Amino acid sequence: MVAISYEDIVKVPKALLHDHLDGGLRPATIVELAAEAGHELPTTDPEALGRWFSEAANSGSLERYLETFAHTVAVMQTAPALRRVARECALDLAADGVVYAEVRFAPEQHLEQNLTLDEVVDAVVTGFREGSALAAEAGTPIRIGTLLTAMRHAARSQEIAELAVRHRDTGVVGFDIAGAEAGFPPTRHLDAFEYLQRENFHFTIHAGEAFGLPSIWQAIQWCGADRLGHGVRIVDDITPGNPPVLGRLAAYVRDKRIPLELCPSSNVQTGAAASIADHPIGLLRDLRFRVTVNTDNRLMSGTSMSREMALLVDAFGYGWKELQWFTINAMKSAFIPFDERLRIIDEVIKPAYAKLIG
Ligand SMILES: O=c1[nH]cnc2c1ncn2[C@@H]1O[C@H](CO)[C@@H](O)[C@H]1O
Ligand SMILES: [Zn+2]
Repeated sequence: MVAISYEDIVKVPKALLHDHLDGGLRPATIVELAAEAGHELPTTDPEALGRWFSEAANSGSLERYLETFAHTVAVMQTAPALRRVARECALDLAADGVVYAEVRFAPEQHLEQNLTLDEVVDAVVTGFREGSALAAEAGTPIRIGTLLTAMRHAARSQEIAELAVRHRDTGVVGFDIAGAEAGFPPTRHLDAFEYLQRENFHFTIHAGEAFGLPSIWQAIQWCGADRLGHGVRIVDDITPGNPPVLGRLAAYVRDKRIPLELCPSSNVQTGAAASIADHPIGLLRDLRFRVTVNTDNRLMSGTSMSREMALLVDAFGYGWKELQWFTINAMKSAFIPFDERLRIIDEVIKPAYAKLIG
């Protein structure tokens, strides 16, 4: 079998469900926006700044990893800055061969210069629209859906859930909670999740990253999450062996085909996995959980969708078949309407991989 190269992976269509807008800025853009905003950075050399982010985020702790976001959030406080960051995000993902992406961010973190929550969302959605139009002109079409995140340590989830529903017909396709996991269980935000269910809206929950099974159990059985952000700690409910034995929660997650938004490099940086080769994605794929591959924060991990896939190819020997499986899993789990998901699978993803798989 011919080895799959990174350049080949860039060319195939990919789908991305878990990517943070404030975790994916271009270092050069941060430098420019920080100069305008009067925000002090660790360094103003873009290359050194990129290195600073990945080194600072490489801490083995989610809490310390999250501290690095102070520098990205600080430069995303005006409508033009938000719009630019979103536009560049769309272009960068499209250039990497991503044909469908759900990108998330927390509107409540972008109010320091007196924007309203609705203005923040409008600016980001406009940026995605502009970036997608430019990408289509460049011959790399991409569809982007926005997810609105509420910060789990804060108390604005109901407000953010209502904001998401208000913008559901203009680009927002779902809701999420993020931030430090330990000490902030998803049930703190139960009102928001129950509201979203009554609105027939979609949501994912960061769970099972820095904290284990109780967080996953609450996210699914109390809050009704459609998907799990990370969810990697579901392996704690699987007893190794031949065959491995699934506990009741792991069995439920697999039986119900609950999508796992796995983020290999991010997990290595926050200490959720020892290395890519040791990442539970290998086991979870073998057991045929609904596994998807994601970037989480491209800046903090110095990564891209193609790079995450290339790392998995190296560590687990995956071929085009597996990469297509991850991609279709993601597309099946997307928050856009069923007929639109199907169209991307049938007209974009399958024909491209068919040429490679034969
Ligand atoms: O992997 C993660 N786990 C938990 N929270 C995260 C992760 N990545 C980013 N954020 C948090 O989500 C906010 C909105 O995008 C970011 O500002 C960061 O605080
Ligand atoms: Zn995340």
